Amino acid sequence: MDFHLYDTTLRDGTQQEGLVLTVGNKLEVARALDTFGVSFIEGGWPGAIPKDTEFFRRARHELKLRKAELVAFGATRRPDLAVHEDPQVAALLAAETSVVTLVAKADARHVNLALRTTETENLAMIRDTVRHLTREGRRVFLDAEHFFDGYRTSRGYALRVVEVAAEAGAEVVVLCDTNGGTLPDELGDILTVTATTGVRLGIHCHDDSGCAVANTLLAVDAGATHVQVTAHGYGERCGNANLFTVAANLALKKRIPVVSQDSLSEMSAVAQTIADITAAQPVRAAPYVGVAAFTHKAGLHTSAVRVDPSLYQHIDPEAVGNSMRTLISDMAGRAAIELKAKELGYDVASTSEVVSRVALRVKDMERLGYAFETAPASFELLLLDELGIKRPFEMDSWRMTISGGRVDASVRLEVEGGHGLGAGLGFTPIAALDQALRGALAPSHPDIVEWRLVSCQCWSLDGSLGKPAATRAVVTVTDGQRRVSTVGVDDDAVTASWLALQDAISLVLLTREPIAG
Ligand SMILES: CC(=O)SCCNC(=O)CCNC(=O)[C@H](O)C(C)(C)COP(=O)(O)OP(=O)(O)OC[C@H]1O[C@@H](n2cnc3c(N)ncnc32)[C@H](O)[C@@H]1OP(=O)(O)O
Ligand SMILES: CC(=O)C(=O)O
Repeated sequence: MDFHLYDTTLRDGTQQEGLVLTVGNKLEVARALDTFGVSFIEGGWPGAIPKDTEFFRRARHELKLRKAELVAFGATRRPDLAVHEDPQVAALLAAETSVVTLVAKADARHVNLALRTTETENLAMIRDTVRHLTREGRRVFLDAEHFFDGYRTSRGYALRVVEVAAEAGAEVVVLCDTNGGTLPDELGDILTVTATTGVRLGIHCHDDSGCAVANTLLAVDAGATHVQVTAHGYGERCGNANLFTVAANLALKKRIPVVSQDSLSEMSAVAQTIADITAAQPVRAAPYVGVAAFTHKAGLHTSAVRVDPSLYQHIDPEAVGNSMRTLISDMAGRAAIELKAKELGYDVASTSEVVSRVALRVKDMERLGYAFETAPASFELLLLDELGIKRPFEMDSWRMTISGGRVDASVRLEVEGGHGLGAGLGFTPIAALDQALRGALAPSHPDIVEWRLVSCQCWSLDGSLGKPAATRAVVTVTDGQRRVSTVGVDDDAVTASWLALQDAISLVLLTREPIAG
């Protein structure tokens, strides 16, 4: 029996607060999901949401899926309405998908309070709708909404819903933990009993108790062969079981090949593509695909990872298209300095004195308020300083005046073979100083006038009694090719930003050409 990796990003995922997709966005997400290799893509609820009706209309012409089947989602017929008269059931057929997923109540309390009908009529709604759609040639999956809550309060009725759906022709009955409150031990027990019905079971978990992925995996252990998930775990309230976590756990840990090895090795890129389309900030610490998933900060960890990455990593990051990173901070020891230097292209393994000095300087500077992990280029500059690489300029003097909301700045530098003078005018001190500095360097580096100050962010640090708080500034600069971020600290916010800016420009100048030696 083929295992179903069923994605509902475009339906349940879009129930997440703040996730608003255009039809074009939905088509793009569908393409990315298909490239990744999911078995089914639930596209939305045609007939209920005009955008989704439009999505299925456009999908017919614009979506050429390689592997996945597109699925239309909707509810069973309304109570006391003949199935062929229900316009929403008609809209499901009009979507022209080969598969339809129906949502139906599996909890008697919901039948009474939310549907306001009888338990018998609810079973008839399920039976009629499944039969109607299968007679029209559709494969039908049935989402048994609130199955676990229903099982707790009225086990016989919840199981009856499963049986009636299967008898009517539903290919899979998907047990839904709609409120997301079920814990793994209970879910496992309930699934084991439900599996005795002999019906093909699926699982659909929400993350309200933080167990959506664990519950999904447990359901698979108990016999479910269809898992419903969403990219990045998007979904209403706390979200759904995360597609990427579930797919990697099934493929790498449980050896169920839900996607190919090649697809898995593209997974981090697919996750980024989908995050770019939805414009929802990806979670840095997301398992497998997060930027931080294989990032090491503590010195002891980095030292072990240098010997063998598997000592502090549960898998090889390349298996999911991710990579290992090292962070520099006051928690770094010599191993971290060496590893980070290597990441940046410097082999300092044979210069242990340099490594020790850098490690000590980092710890000391972090005590003063520097934060190297937010500004990797400051670390690189520190490394170059300790390797004896001369900076491209030294600051002789600088001046700044503010009048009428405008800032005038001038700088005088020592550069190789003489002095550099520059003046700048801006609405902020850092903008004026940036212009003045680049003006002073322009005679020896003509393209510097094209560089851009991307951002300057300041944080107020703890003040001690009677002393105002110092400022940490992180400045990002680009020369059009790459962006570098550096950090500066001073009692005065302008000086902190200005020190960071000088470092950023120095580093770009120093590293544009390979550094001799
Ligand atoms: C657990 C899930 O995530 S299921 C998916 C939920 N997704 C959505 O609700 C998004 C799309 N929904 C919609 O656009 C609208 O709610 C519609 C078009 C479906 C219905 O809109 P309206 O007719 O205005 O009804 P309204 O939203 O106020 O209430 C839902 C109705 O559906 C009924 N209903 C709820 N579940 C079911 C079901 N499984 N089968 C049939 N009817 C149902 C409710 O009893 C209620 O009926 P009522 O109008 O007689 O009170
Ligand atoms: C069907 C569905 O989305 C749920 O029960 O959570």
